[in-house]
Amino acid sequence: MPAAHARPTACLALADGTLFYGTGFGATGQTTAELCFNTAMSGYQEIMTDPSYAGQIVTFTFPHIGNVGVNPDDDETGDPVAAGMVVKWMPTQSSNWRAAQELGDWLAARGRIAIGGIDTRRLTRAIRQQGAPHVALAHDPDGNFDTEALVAAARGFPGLEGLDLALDVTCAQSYRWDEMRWAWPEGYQRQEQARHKVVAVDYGAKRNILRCLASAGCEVTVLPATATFDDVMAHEPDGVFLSNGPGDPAATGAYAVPMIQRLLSDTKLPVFGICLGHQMLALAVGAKTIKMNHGHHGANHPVKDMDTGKVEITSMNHGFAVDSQTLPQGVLETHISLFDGSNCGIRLADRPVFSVQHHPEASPGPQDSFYLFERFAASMDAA
Ligand SMILES: NC(=O)CC[C@H](N)C(=O)O
Repeated sequence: MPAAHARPTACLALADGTLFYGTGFGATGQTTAELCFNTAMSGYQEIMTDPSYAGQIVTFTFPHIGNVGVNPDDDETGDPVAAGMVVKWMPTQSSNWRAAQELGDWLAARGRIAIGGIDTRRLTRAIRQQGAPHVALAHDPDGNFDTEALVAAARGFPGLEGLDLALDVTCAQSYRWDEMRWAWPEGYQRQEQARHKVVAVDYGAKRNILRCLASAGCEVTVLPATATFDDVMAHEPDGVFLSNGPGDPAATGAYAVPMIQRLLSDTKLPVFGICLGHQMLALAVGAKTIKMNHGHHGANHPVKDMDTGKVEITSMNHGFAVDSQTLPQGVLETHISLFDGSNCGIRLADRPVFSVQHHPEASPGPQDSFYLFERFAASMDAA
């Protein structure tokens, strides 16, 4: 940590004019985004590379971030996708056998700005009170900040509502995914042989979701977010997976929903969706999505399975939610958040079409919800 009198080298400006000064690391420059907080105690590399964080700066409420460095294996996609990071303590020298690089160098090489040494508890309270604020984050080693311009930049950020970001993070063209999950949750059988052809529509897919599908016995073909019904059917899938992804589901739904509606009306294929994929399925059956106040971002969120009454501890990352009041007849609410009662899962009453808001692939996080991958595979076995 710099001495108390050291000149700050980073400044975070909230749209309401609140300023937080700290020490910059990672890239220099300035960025604007929506600000959220994540309560996970580990997995900062997976969080920063989760494509669903596009357009957002992540405040880590856990104070020790960066102390295990970064490594080539834990990326959820090729580059950091979150716009920046906010931490309490400046990262110390990393200490871990897997570390290949320091967090700050990794962020700098990828053009991502970070600020450390600020009161993240005060900031988190502001996020809860204001609802995910629009912010500008600047890092200047000389410590020169035009704070009025920064606040104006924060105010100028248009926000995530109405924004389709899936097109920014989806794959450019289709590809086969073959890699298996490394560690397999206890009590589950890894399927070495692929039994089912699955098309995964990539709205910003995390790699570990694709690994989980492959390890559950799926031969996975990944298609870009704009894939049409005919594109999907050309692969003669046994089931279709709808991935997680960034931005406002209503905006992405403009092109994703018609494809899913055709799947539902013209086929009997099993469909499984996670997070943005869950929201896409909900929109396709006629429900609506809403912007949450500060969303759910963490690795210890309790979710209740309405069928069994069992509570799962889950990994979460979403700022929008399916409005359960708008679920039509024939669509069952299968999971709810025990934090706020918001919808966390749906299923069609009469066929194996289902989706969840949380992240059964964990990464980082608990593995309680892993059974959903097996359920998807079993529904293709039964079809
Ligand atoms: N992780 C996700 O897929 C997030 C979905 C959506 N972008 C949201 O914020 O709610």
